[in-house]
Amino acid sequence: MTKLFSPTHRWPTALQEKLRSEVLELLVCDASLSDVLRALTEGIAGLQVGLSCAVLLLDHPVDGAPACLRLGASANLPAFFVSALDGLQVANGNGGCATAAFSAERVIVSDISLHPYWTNYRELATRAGLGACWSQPMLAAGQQVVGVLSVYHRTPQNPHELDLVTLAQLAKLASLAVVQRRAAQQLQESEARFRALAEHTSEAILVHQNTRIVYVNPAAIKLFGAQTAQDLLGTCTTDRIHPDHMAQQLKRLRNIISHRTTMPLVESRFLRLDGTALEVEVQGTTIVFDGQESVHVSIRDITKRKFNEQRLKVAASVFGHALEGILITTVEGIIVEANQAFIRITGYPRDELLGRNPRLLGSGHHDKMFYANFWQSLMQQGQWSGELWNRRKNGEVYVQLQHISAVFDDQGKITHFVALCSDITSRKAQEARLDQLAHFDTLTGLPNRRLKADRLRQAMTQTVRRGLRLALVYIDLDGFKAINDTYGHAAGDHLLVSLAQRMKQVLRNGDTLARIGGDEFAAILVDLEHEQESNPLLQRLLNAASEPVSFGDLTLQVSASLGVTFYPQVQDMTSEDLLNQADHAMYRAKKAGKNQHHVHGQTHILMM
Ligand SMILES: Nc1nc2c(ncn2[C@@H]2O[C@H](COP(=O)(O)OP(=O)(O)OP(=O)(O)O)[C@@H](O)[C@H]2O)c(=O)[nH]1
Repeated sequence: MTKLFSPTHRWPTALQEKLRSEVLELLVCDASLSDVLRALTEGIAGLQVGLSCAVLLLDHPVDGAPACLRLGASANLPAFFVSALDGLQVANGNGGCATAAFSAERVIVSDISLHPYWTNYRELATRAGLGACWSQPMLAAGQQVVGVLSVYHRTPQNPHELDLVTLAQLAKLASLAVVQRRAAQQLQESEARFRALAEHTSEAILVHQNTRIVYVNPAAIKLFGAQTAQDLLGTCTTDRIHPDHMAQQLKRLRNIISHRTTMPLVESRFLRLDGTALEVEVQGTTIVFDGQESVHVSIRDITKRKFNEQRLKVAASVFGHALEGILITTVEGIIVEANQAFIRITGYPRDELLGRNPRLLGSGHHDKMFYANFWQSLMQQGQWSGELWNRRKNGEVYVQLQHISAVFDDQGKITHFVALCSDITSRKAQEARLDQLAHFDTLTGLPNRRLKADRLRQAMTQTVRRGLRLALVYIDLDGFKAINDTYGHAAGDHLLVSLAQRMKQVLRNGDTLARIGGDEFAAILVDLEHEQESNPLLQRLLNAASEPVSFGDLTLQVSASLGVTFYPQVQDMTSEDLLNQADHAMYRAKKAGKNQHHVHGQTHILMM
């Protein structure tokens, strides 16, 4: 036993130096980890005759299984022994290597045949012809075990003190190789991940290094309107910044670089290659790219969003300031928005409109048929225009001119309706006033000459359709001028108004009395079975015209001469022809002594 612990030989220094420089050179040359470890184990095995070597790497299985050792490289060991080493579970006493990995301490087994750690592997060691095993843990920074370097001797023996130093140094070299290669691999993997992410993201990414662009992803190529990455690579990053935002962006870049920090997302304006402006959201952060400090810039195109925001602003301003009322409903007819003008027109505050149905404004003026047509037009043509009678909150009924348009979604389905409306109540009243002026006599309120002509034409058509007859009566007051001359114009006016009312009262519903000028009137007597049926009416007209009328203390009295003609006649007649005939007949009545009627075509004059 004693002789085992008195080693007499140590590994040659020259060989050790040669081995160290070989390994370092491999590391510098970026050789693979397995090549470096192979060179190391073979070099160690060559330090002394009968020496074998293995580097085992610590493995933490991802499935949570216990840590084990995996073969990194071996030299001068039989295959069956090597395969037994591979997968060795890290545990105290489970062979020298596993115990060194477990304890992070060197384990010297001078005699495998006697040592308790080798109980389970003794037979294996005997078959492999191994007598001693010295295991040195490979430690990374922070004393973390990354593997074990083991040397084996054919005969049992103790290490020389200096060999232990060498063993520790070589284990350090091995751990350096493992750590460095793993770091490089991790860097490669993370760079590959970054590239994959950058290549596939829809966000534009550029990498800025010393004022230049050194990387652009496909989204950035597209964003800047480039054909290929080459159009952008090597160009100045500032060429892509809009002059208005240059100061902002340069400040941010300086901050990122000098403070190695991330600048938060900010809205900015960049430039495409063709010089057009790009509204963007941009964020920058420091990264190491190709080994150099760089700035990673991610850019999102918000041109469309800004444009839409602008459009929304304009739309909101139009909505708010429009003189026309605007109402927006869902397709189900629920009010979702109403502008100030609509609120003003209806008198309903906004919160009393939202969520309600426009039915709330109904006046009852329109029938079911109206609304059926309204909805049919809206659903089939996507719009409806017309006049709508609604009721304000204060109960007042008003007319609004309304145009409703449907709003469609991308699938062509109606989602909303937008109604534009203007209160045309005063316009309607104005129209009515104009209509009154155009068609009615201002003094008596009777239809005027123009309206009489319309009514006569309508009555002529209806008379023919019904197979009946009508009488047109031309009425001219007798001696009216004298009233004016004697009692004044006001008395004449009063008489005209009074006689107009009386004559109207003696006619039937459906008959028309019109003032056709001065003291001249016309009556249209419709639906006569035969001409004689008009006689009582003519008499009533004569009576009405000749009744006295009081005007203050005065009593005014005139009479009337009536010219009558009938329709239809044998010849075709226009309304003007009829009026001429009636006028002519009236003239005959005047000539015959006034206060009587004369029928056109009759030769005798009836005295009343
Ligand atoms: N007060 C008043 N007089 C009117 C108005 N329009 C016309 N006149 C007058 O009515 C008179 C009608 O004239 P005439 O029909 O010739 O007079 P007349 O006395 O009825 O004559 P005969 O028909 O032959 O009986 C004229 O003096 C007009 O100035 C009106 O609106 N008011």
